This record gives sequence, C-alpha cells and structure tokens, in this order.
Amino acid sequence: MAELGVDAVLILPFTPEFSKLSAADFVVKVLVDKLHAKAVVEGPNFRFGHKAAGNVRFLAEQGDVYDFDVEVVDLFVTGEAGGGEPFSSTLTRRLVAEGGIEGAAEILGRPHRVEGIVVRGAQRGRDLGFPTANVETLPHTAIPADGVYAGWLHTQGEAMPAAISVGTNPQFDGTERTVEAYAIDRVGLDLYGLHVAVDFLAFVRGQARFDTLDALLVQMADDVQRCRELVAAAEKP
Ligand SMILES: Cc1cc2nc3c(=O)[nH]c(=O)nc-3n(C[C@H](O)[C@H](O)[C@H](O)COP(=O)(O)O)c2cc1C
Ligand SMILES: Nc1ncnc2c1ncn2[C@@H]1O[C@H](COP(=O)(O)OP(=O)(O)O)[C@@H](O)[C@H]1O
Repeated sequence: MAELGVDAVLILPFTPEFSKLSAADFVVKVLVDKLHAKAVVEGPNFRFGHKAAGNVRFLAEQGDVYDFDVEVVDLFVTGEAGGGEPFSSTLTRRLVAEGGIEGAAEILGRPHRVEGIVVRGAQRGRDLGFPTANVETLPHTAIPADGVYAGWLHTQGEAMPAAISVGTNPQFDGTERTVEAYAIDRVGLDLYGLHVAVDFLAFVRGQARFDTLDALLVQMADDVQRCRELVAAAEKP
C-alpha cells in the first residue's frame, strides 16, 4: 500500500446498523464529518447507502453541496484471457477456479500463488521420474481447476521453474485433491517440511487417465518440456 502512495486505509465494517445508513447520511456522516473529503474517486458502477440507493450522479450532486470533487474513473477490463469483463475479486476467484489463471494474473498484476508446507504423498513421483512436492494448503485457499500448469516453485528465496499438477491423480484412482510441483531438471532436493509457494503461470492441459502408465509418462515428459518453454518465455515473478 505504502509503495502505491497510500497513507491510510479505512475499513468500515458492514454491520446491520451501517447497512441502514441512507446514501445522504453516508455522505454527511462518513465523507464530510469524519473524513473531511476533498475529493472522492469512484468507478462508474459505485453504489452506496441503504439498498444501494446512492450512485455516482447523486455523489456528484452532494459534492456540489458539501464542496468535494467527484472523479469517476473507467473500470479496468480484462483482455481475452479474462473474457473482457471488469476487474473484480469475484472474477479473479472464478477464473482461478476455472483454470483461467492467465486472466487472473492480468487482474492480480502477478501470477496466482498457492502456499503451504511440503508434506509426504504416495512417494510415487520419484519412481515415475518426476518427484513432486505436495503442498499442504490452508482451508479456503483458491486452488486452480484440476489440470497441469507451468509455473514456479519458490522456496528459500529461490524460484525454480516447475510443472504443477492439481487434482486427485485419476491415473492412480486417487481421491484426495492435491497441489504438486515438480521442479524441472532439479535432482536431490529435499523439500519436506519446508514452506513453499507455487506460482501458476499458464494452463497446459486438464487431468487425464491414460490406458497405460507408459502413456502417462510420455505425456508427462511432453508437459514438462512445454512448461520449460513457457517459463523460459515468461518474466520471473
Ligand atoms: C507434469 C505432470 C502431469 C501430470 N499429469 C497427470 C495426469 O494426467 N493424470 C494423473 O492422474 N496424474 C497426473 N500427474 C500427477 C501424478 O500422478 C503424481 O504426481 C504422481 O502420482 C506422484 O504423486 P506423489 O507426489 O503423491 O508421489 C501429473 C504430474 C505432473 C508433474
Ligand atoms: N525436482 C524435484 N521437484 C520436487 N520435489 C523434489 C525434486 N527432487 C526431489 N524432490 C523431493 O522429493 C519429494 C517428492 O517425491 P515423491 O516421490 O513425489 O514423494 P511424495 O509422494 O512424498 O511427494 C519432494 O517432497 C522433495 O522433497
């Protein structure tokens, strides 16, 4: 916040009492009496006061009365990856849940990140040739849709290019949904117990169940190559 030049943030808890404040009372009690606002900057869709009765036109009229400026700024709108919709936290969560992490990154201004401690899994990855750090996420973490992603595995100040798998491992009849990251070309790592962060750069494909284990391994090698290229072409977060 400070880096953005913000000196203070005021959070108004949305209590039942606050929700009953009329739009006119919000202006007088909050903006004028408490904040002594000189200027109020809003998006065009801003609503306030009981039953969202206040809009930017009303706010501008009140500004004339109480002597504050009202500036209406255009909403940021996502590009193709975000479906051309206005930026919002709801849209960000939806995009992440749908695997649209490129669109989510556009809104966030950085890749979406999932963090946690590395825990033990089925200990199978090493035999497949792709050991994967299984990240124990906190409840309510926004986990991207099941699939394979390119990204980074961060730990101890290092950002390692990674192939990330999210899902239940249908190939092995798994039931638990996991977030696992293979640090590309890295051997001999011991990440158990460490706090790691996984940054999601790009969606590669959905989870699948193959007819044979060999078919999965061929696909995984292909995925890793694709992830290597995607990460190499991206800016390091
Ligand atoms: C690049 C990559 C692609 C993967 N694709 C699939 C997949 O399509 N289907 C699947 O069931 N598991 C997939 N996995 C997950 C593996 O099944 C899992 O990493 C492996 O079973 C090791 O699990 P463990 O860490 O619990 O030992 C993929 C993993 C990686 C790294
Ligand atoms: N390149 C790598 N990427 C991720 N983890 C690695 C790598 N090399 C070694 N490891 C270690 O191997 C573990 C993953 O091996 P794996 O066989 O998949 O076991 P598990 O099922 O317990 O995750 C990681 O937790 C980490 O400690």
